[in-house]
Amino acid sequence: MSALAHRRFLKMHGAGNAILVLDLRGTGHRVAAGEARAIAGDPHSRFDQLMVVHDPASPGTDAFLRIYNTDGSESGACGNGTRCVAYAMLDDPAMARPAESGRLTLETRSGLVEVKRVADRSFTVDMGQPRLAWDEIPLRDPFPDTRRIELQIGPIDDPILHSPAAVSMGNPHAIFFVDRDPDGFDLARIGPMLENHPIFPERANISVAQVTGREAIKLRVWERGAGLTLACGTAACATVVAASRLRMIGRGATVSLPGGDLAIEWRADDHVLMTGPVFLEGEGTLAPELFEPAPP
Ligand SMILES: N[C@@H](CCC[C@H](N)C(=O)O)C(=O)O
Repeated sequence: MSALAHRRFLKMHGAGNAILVLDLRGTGHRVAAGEARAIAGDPHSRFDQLMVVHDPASPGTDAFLRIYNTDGSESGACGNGTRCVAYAMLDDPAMARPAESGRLTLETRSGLVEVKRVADRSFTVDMGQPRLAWDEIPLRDPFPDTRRIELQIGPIDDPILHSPAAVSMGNPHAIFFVDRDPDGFDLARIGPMLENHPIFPERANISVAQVTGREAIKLRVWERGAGLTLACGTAACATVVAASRLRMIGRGATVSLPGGDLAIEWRADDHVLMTGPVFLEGEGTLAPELFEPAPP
């Protein structure tokens, strides 16, 4: 039986983004893509992202995180999930460690993120620096300016969406700015086509954004490997960076997603800060039958 059977998880959400937190410190076990898919497929442990907490890999860090989408793929970043992990590591009695400072340094395969508690159930994450060069996002073609890349969907002379900005926040994002309500776009239909467009060699998270004020953006996101979600923290960060580069806003905005609001600031030192809530819905244990070999 897998080392995961009967393992305890926390069921949380960050602004509606469904997150499972699984503590595998001290086990040496690494979740396989098929295991992640099985966990996501069980209604009892359904998630948008599975955040697996591992022993630290670098000195000075508190944990190494592996981040799984529902299709079993891994991401280098997840803003909402990172806040949930911080809550779990600071407050959950079974996971908690004595960190009076309310601060954590977490490592993912994309780098380090610093998390700071700002209220009982609210955290600010320093998501690091955006990557803006075409080969860092990555894009297939060498676009010298990633504020608007050549990509459109729909009829050639009357596209539904066109010319997105491209940004990496440790994971790839394309943001289509529109001048009407993002709810009016059929993202469930368009999203998969754009996510898998050959211009994105590692696929991409797809956002439709409307700037509604000098410091306000309405956003909907089709997530790579997870589909439509109620919120995506890295998409909110990428959108503020893109809108700022296009002079649509200043350096910060409240980003309103279907599941709630996130406050984003692109600091003068190039770091992007994301502040938002966490919610603990409950806990569970992974069902052993998810990991048993299928009968012959
Ligand atoms: N929901 C997340 C982003 C999750 C990862 C994404 N689907 C990817 O594969 O890049 C967030 O809050 O940032």
